[in-house]
Amino acid sequence: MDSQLIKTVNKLQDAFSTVGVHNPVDLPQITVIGSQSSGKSSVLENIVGRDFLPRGTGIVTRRPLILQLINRPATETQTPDNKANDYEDPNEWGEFLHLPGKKFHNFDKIRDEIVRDTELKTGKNVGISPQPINLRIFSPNVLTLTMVDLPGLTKVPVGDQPKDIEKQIREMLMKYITKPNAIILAVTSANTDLANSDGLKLAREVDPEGLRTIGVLTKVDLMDQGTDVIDILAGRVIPLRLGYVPVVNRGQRDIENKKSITNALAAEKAFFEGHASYQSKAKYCGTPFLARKLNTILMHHIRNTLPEIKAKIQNALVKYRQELAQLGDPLGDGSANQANLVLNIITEFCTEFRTIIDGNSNDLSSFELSGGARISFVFHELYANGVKSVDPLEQVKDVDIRTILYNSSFFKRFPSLKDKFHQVVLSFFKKALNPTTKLVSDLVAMESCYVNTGHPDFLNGHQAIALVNEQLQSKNQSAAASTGDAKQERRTPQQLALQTNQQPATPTGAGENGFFGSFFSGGNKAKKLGGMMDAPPQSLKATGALSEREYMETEVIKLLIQSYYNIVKRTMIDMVPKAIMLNLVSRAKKELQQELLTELYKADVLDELLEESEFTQQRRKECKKMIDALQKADEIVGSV
Ligand SMILES: Nc1nc2c(ncn2[C@@H]2O[C@H](COP(=O)(O)OP(=O)(O)OP(=O)(O)O)[C@@H](O)[C@H]2O)c(=O)[nH]1
Repeated sequence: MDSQLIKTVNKLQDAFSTVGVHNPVDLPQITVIGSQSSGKSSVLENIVGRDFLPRGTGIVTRRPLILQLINRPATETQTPDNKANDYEDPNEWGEFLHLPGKKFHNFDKIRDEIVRDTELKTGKNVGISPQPINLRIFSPNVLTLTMVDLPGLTKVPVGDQPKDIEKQIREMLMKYITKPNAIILAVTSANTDLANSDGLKLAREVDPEGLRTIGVLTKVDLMDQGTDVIDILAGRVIPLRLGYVPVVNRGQRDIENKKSITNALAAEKAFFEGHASYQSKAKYCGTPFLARKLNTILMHHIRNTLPEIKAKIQNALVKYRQELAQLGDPLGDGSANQANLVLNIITEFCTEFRTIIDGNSNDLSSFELSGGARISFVFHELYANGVKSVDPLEQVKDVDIRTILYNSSFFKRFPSLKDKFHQVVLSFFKKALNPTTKLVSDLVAMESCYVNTGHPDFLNGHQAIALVNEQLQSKNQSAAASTGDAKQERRTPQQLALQTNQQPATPTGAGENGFFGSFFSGGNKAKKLGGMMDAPPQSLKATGALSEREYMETEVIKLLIQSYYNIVKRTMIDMVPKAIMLNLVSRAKKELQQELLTELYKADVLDELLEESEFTQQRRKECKKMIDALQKADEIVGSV
C-alpha cells in the first residue's frame, strides 16, 4: 500500500509530463538542491545504488531530472551484489519517458542518454532548460521514491555560459521548491559553514520555518579532525523539522579508481559505526537511512495531500472541458456547418450593431454627445468643448465590452473571416459616407448662399440699432465719468432718437437700398446678404478713429451677422445629426447585413474564411491532451 501511493504519484507525474503544458496539479516530490559540487549527484547515485548520472566540470545537471525509483522484486536469476557499472542486470533497468518501451539495463547507457537529450534541448555546455527529463528506474534494490535533481547553484559563469546563469538557475530552482507540495532536500557539504549553505538559504526563502526541508550533510569524511556535525544533527545550528542526515559518498579519488557503490556504501557504514561522534547514532546516519527516511516522508506527504490532489484534478477537468467547448469542434471542410456558422456570425454581428445604435438613440444624452461631437467639428468654437466633454466610457457599457470580447473571440478563431468582415464593413461605411458628406456640405452651402432675414429669430434693424445705442450710451457715460461732461454733449440728436427707440426718417444717409433701408422700410425683409454688403452707406475708414456713425454702422452689422450665425448654428446642430442618421446610421442598420451576406455567405469563400487560427488549433490540441491526462489522473487517484 505504502509504495503503491508513491507509484500512484509517479503515474500522475507521467500522465502530466506528456502534456507539455503547465501541470495544473502540484504533485508531491522531493527536490534536490545545493551548490555546485556539494555532492547532489553522489547522494542520488548512492540512493539508487548505481552510477548513472553525468559527471564532469561546470554545470553538469542542466535540466531537471525527474527520477522515479520503483521497487520491483527480482524475477530473474540472482545477480551479483558488487557489479560493474556496465553489468546488464536483468532485474534492474531504466526507462525514459521520451523513449517509451526502451529498457536500459546498462547504466552507462542511461548516462549517455541523459547527456544526449540534455544537449539536444539546451545545446552543448551552454544554457540550462526547465524542460525535465523523466527517468524511471526499476530495481529490487531501491525504495520506491521520486526525486527531482536540479542544477547546482553557481556563482560565476564559465566558458560560454550566459552571464545571468546564476539568476536563471535560481529561478528554475525556485519554481520547483516554491510549490507547497515540494519536499526540499538541501544538500550541503559538511566541511563548509552551514550558515553559508546556498541550498539551505534558498530553502528558507520558501520554507522559513523549515517544515518541509530535509538537510543532507555530505563529505562528513572530509571534516577536520576533532570536528563533527553533532550540533547540526541535534538542531542547535539551523533547526529543521524533518532533520538532517549525514552521509559519506565516494571522493574524487574513489571515482577515478572506479570504486563500486556497493563498496562505497559499505565504507560509509563502517565510517559512521567507527566514528566516536556518530557510533551511538550510526543507524540514523548514511545513505540507506536517508533513503528510508525520504520514502517515509514522501509517503506521509502523499497520503496527506491526496484528497486535495483529487479535488484539483476534478477542478482542472471542468475548466479544460469548458475551454474546449468554447473553442468549438474543428469544422470539416465544405460542411453545412460552415455556412451556418458564417450566417450566425453575420446575424449576431448585425443584431449587436443595431442594438448598440438603437440603445444609443434611446439614450438621448449619449446620442447628443455623438451628434454634438460631429457638429463641433464643423463649428470650430464648439469643437474644443465638445471634445473635452466626451467621456470615453459614457457610451461604452459593460455589456458592450462583453459583446465585443465575445465577438472578437469568434474572430480570434477565424482570422481570415475577421479580415474580410473588416473589409466589407469598412467599405460599406466608406460608400455610405459619400452621400452623407454631400448632404452635410449641401446644408452648409444652402445656408451660405441665402439668408432669410425674415426668420422669426433674426434680429431686426430697430433692435440692432437700439442695442448698439445702449452700448454707445454706456460707453459715453463711463467716458464722461472720467473726463467730465464734455463728452456727453457730443451726442447727436439721432443718437438720442435711437436711444428712445424712435425711428429716424432717413437713417444716416442710406438710400432705399441702403444698409438700414430694408429693415426700416418694413418691406420684403428677405434679402441676399451679398446685396446688403454691396452698397455700404459710407466708405468706412480703414484706419484711424471712427466717427460715432461709422462706429454704430459697424456694430449693427456685427450684431446682424451674429444673429444670422446663431440661427445657422442651431440649424446645423439640428440638421447634421439627422443627415448622418439618414445616410449613415439608418442605412447601415438596414443594409449592412445584406452587404455582409452578399460578400461572405458564399459557398466558394467559406473554406478560406473559416480557416482556423494557429492559436485555436494549438490550444484545442493542448486542451485535449490535458483532458486526457486529467482523465487518466482521475482514474489513477480514484483507484487508491
Ligand atoms: N570525500 C567525499 N567526496 C565527496 C562526497 N560527496 C561528493 N564528493 C565529491 O565531490 C565532488 C562533487 O560531487 P558531485 O556529486 O558531483 O556534486 P554535485 O553537487 O552533483 O555537483 P554538480 O552536479 O556539478 O553541481 C565529486 O568529486 C565527489 O566525488 C563525500 O561525501 N565525501
